[in-house]
Amino acid sequence: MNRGNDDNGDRSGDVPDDVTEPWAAPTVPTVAPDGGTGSGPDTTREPLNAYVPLPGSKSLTGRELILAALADGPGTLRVPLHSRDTDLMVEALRLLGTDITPLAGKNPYGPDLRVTPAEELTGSTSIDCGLAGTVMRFVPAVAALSLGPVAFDGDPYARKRPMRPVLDALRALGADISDDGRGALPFTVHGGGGLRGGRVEVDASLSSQFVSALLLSAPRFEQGVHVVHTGDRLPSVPHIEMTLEALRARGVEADSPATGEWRVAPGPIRAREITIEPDLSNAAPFLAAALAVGGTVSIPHWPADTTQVGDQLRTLLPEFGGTATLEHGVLTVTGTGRLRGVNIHMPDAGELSPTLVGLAALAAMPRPDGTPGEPSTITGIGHTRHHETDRIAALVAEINRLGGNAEELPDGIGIHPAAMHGGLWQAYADHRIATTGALVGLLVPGVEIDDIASTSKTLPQFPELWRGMLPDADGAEHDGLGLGLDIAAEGAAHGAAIAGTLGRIARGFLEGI
Ligand SMILES: O=C(O)C1=C[C@@H](OP(=O)(O)O)[C@@H](O)[C@H](O)C1
Ligand SMILES: C=C(OP(=O)(O)O)C(=O)O
Repeated sequence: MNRGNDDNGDRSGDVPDDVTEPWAAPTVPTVAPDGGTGSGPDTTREPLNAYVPLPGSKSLTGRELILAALADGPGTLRVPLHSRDTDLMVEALRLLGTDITPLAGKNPYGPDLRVTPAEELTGSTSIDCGLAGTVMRFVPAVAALSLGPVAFDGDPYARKRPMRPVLDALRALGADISDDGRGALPFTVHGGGGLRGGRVEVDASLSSQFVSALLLSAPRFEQGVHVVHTGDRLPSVPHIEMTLEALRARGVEADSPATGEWRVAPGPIRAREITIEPDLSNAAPFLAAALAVGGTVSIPHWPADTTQVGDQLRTLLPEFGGTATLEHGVLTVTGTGRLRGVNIHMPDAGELSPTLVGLAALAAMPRPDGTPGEPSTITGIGHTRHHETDRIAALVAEINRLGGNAEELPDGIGIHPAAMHGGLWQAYADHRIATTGALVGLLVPGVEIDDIASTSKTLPQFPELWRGMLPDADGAEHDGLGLGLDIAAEGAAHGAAIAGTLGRIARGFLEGI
């Protein structure tokens, strides 16, 4: 894994030093009528027929952990996500005095969590943010409510992610923070046992998380908060709506009185038991696979009503061809393997963009009949340059390394018709760049991902789930998870063939809810 790299911006093509084994992305074999093989997106392949139960949402788990830690009594998170980001969030809140206890349950992806708030939040500790935006942006406001210094740091690349707007806003609300003028990790929040709160301006054009950070802890500020965004654009707005909704569901007065303004009243945060929805953004590469290969991929427990931006996949994916149908809580995407080029502007859903860029690169490949592929542009994603890596630079570099023709636009990526070939795909420690490489590898033989373990940030089971989604040529069962659950008939009941590991997960997952 390259989580320890000083700078994950190396796009030279060399394998970083501390990477052990590149991961060979599985390719779905072609079944050309003449027995030959082709590599274009139109080549006939054995269609997918997969049923993929996914673990909980990173964004919901992170928010609910914080709200539970600040609540007026003990509460429970059912089927929360267990991944690097959420483990870091749990650990951060524990270090501030919260009791978080695993509960035995049937969730195959990990225990439920009982959260008992601290009588008084304690400081005098050090918090590791890893590469998690949610931890580095959301926890400092909680630390400001504690007593004592709380030092924050993270992965080397985490130090490059922007923090200044949220640190300055917290200062304006009364927090004492020392960062030696860096406006980035590492910094120390000198908790004074509370915050004044009130009206504050913040430029959130680089990340919506600056706003969510101020809103989440605000019921515990003396005056609550009134946040006014001053920038000329605002990405990932649905994530701010998710924050408001999570607050309201706990009895907090939280609203948006005008565009770019949000208010949270001071008052108790009600303790509750909450079932976390599956991570719809993590569904993106799996659902996209149905379009690229052909066939169907279904995700169970898709909520009818949700604040997750991943729900936009239902309209975004069909732009490449194919359909998306939500019936009885199961989202099914069906494709033919014939991909169309797209022009998509998606400032709200930047975290979905790597998958869509991957699909666009496949749509740009020449067809087996010799006709050229189709061009695409994906824009409105300039802020993704500040995600786990500079996603625009990374995606362009990796597509081009494999022979594709992608270009950086000021606010997105343009993809021109070109064939792609196998080779190393660098993940830059970014889970979504890694899964995009896996998507490309479905059709392009010989793609190797340098750091598939980076998917542990939000989906540690990615490699097993991915293999389990694919037609299993030798009939062998994949058994990467060791969950010890019975082989399921669940997928069969849904009419989908599911491999062994997925079957076990499906059964445990459905029984566990
Ligand atoms: O609040 C959240 O949980 C998130 C907000 C978004 O961040 P940006 O506004 O920085 O895009 C999103 O991309 C990220 O994956 C999660
Ligand atoms: C941008 C992302 O993460 P983070 O919460 O670290 O910002 C992401 O998961 O796509």
